[in-house]
Amino acid sequence: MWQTILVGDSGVGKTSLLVQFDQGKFIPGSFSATVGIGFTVRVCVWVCMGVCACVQIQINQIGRCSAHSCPLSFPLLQNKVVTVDNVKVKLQIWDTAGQERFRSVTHAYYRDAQALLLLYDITNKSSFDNIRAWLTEIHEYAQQDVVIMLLGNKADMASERVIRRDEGEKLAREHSVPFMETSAKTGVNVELAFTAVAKELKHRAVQHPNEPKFQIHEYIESQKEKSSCCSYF
Ligand SMILES: Nc1nc2c(ncn2[C@@H]2O[C@H](COP(=O)(O)OP(=O)(O)OP(=O)(O)O)[C@@H](O)[C@H]2O)c(=O)[nH]1
Repeated sequence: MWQTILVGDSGVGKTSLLVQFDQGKFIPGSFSATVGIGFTVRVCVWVCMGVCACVQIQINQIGRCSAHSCPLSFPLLQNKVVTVDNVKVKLQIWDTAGQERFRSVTHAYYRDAQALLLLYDITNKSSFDNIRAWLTEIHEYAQQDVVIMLLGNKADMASERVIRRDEGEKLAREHSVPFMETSAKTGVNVELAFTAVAKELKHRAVQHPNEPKFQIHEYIESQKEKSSCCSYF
């Protein structure tokens, strides 16, 4: 079982990405800010036959409220099996809180992680600017050989894009990490992000002597979907 953690600023789409990978669908609207790892607090108020308020504290659940039901829940900690070269690779995926005030809680989990998916939002410059700070933190708290993948999420939002794809590529090159743009909404590259991580982890664990070393950058380049509409302003 390999631990994979989703990290990045609040609102970049970590939970949405996990839901897309797990359920193959996009559920619009903000999930509750995940409080640390392992539990979620949600306070929501909506108007539905009058004013209805809901306060929710859940353990190992991502809670969100909809107009029809409260809560509609998804697992926060997701176990997924990815088949890589006929080998089943188990990923235990943790969704973390992006908010600064919960950072100390997530640090504790870095050291047990084999892989980190680091997200920014292509429509949000500060989430991109903060990637360097996230990487500093990762290098401080995570294992030295942790697999890191940089993801520019919300690639479907072409008209609101403020970070060009080549800026993401450049940042990734500077830090020698693989990169791709994803969309939790359309599903573009979501499965690939997790599969590439699973492949890298599997190859590190089971390296046959005559087998060439797995090149994650090359694999991603050959597999990723680039929507020409969204590359530049
Ligand atoms: N258009 C579009 N919207 C997205 C995408 N991913 C997430 N969103 C929206 O962005 C908002 C934030 O998404 P979340 O998944 O809650 O973000 P998060 O990173 O888990 O946020 P925290 O739990 O606060 O750390 C929601 O309104 C989502 O519907 C995407 O790929 N495309």
